[in-house]
Amino acid sequence: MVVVSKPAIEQFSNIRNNKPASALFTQIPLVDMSKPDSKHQIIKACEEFGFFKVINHGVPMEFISLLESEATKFFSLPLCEKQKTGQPKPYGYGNKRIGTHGDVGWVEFLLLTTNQDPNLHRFQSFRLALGDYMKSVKKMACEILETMADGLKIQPRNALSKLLMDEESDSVFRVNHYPPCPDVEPVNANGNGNGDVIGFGEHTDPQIISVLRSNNTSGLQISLKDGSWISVPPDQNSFFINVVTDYSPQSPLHNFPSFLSPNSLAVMTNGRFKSVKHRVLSNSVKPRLSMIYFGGPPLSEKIAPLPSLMRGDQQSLYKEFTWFEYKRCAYNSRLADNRLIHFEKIAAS
Ligand SMILES: O=C(O)CCC(=O)C(=O)O
Ligand SMILES: [Fe+2]
Repeated sequence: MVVVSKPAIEQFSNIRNNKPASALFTQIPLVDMSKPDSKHQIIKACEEFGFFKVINHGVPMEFISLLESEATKFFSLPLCEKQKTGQPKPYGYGNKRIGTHGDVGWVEFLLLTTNQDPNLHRFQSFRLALGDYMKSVKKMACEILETMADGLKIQPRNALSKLLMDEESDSVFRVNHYPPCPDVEPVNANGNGNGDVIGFGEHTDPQIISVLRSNNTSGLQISLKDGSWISVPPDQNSFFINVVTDYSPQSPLHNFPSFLSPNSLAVMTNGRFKSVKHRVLSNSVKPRLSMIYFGGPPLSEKIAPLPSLMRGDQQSLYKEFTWFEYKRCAYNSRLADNRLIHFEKIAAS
């Protein structure tokens, strides 16, 4: 449980002035992995949002329910037990503080590497449930990346998924628990209410692909291109995928020989594509539990604009860097920071 006294709640950001949702918004794109045209559904979803919901995903419900119940059991333990998984530096148990640069949220979490994690040796049943779940979710993530490669005509079709399958893949798993937050009163039409409390502040995910599953409690929001925020209706039977946004039908991504993270994609397209900003608002009544697999490339993978995407005498906006260098920089920044700024040539000069 997140333990905070009533006055201390004031240290959490409250959101009062939400830009109203875009009038154009209808619903989160849906991809049915059992349909032959799923590749078109994925490409369309990427063109629109870089964020979509997946059904018929092939991950057994028993793996999902078991991991959810193990995670719930873990978070209901006394604080000192949870802290035995180690401090989040970056892997381990964290409470309210996200990162080391002042971000706080109404959340507690467990951050793990997807390789054997020594931190969980005291929690054997949790660890076993995690193993089954992760194997199945990774398989689905690879299938999505391969289907996406088909849709984008990327050859070979495992050009993206092989980065996740690599033994050195730097993939991460995160379980977030947002206890009900007392005193949340969203601002109503008369301007009353103290505003929503931030569970997890706005940010973009750095890895290649994020695969999120949550219980049936709302809270997740994504930012549209016009800067407005929309709420993602929860669905405990489906997965939500965050890949990359802003593909255009004539996008040079159709010629991508390889693929890196959403943020790195901004580099590879020389600033043309960005990843989806999202955040979580806390709920006053129900706890939210989310489990996210972040598929990442090996640490030594180089991230640089692709020569095939440079037009004429266009210069690269970025210096070349490795995934390791980017991650080091990400851990030294705040959630909402532009983590690429250190690699921009203009910022560096
Ligand atoms: O808890 C959620 O629903 C999303 C959390 C998130 O965006 C993250 O852990 O990167
Ligand atoms: Fe995220």
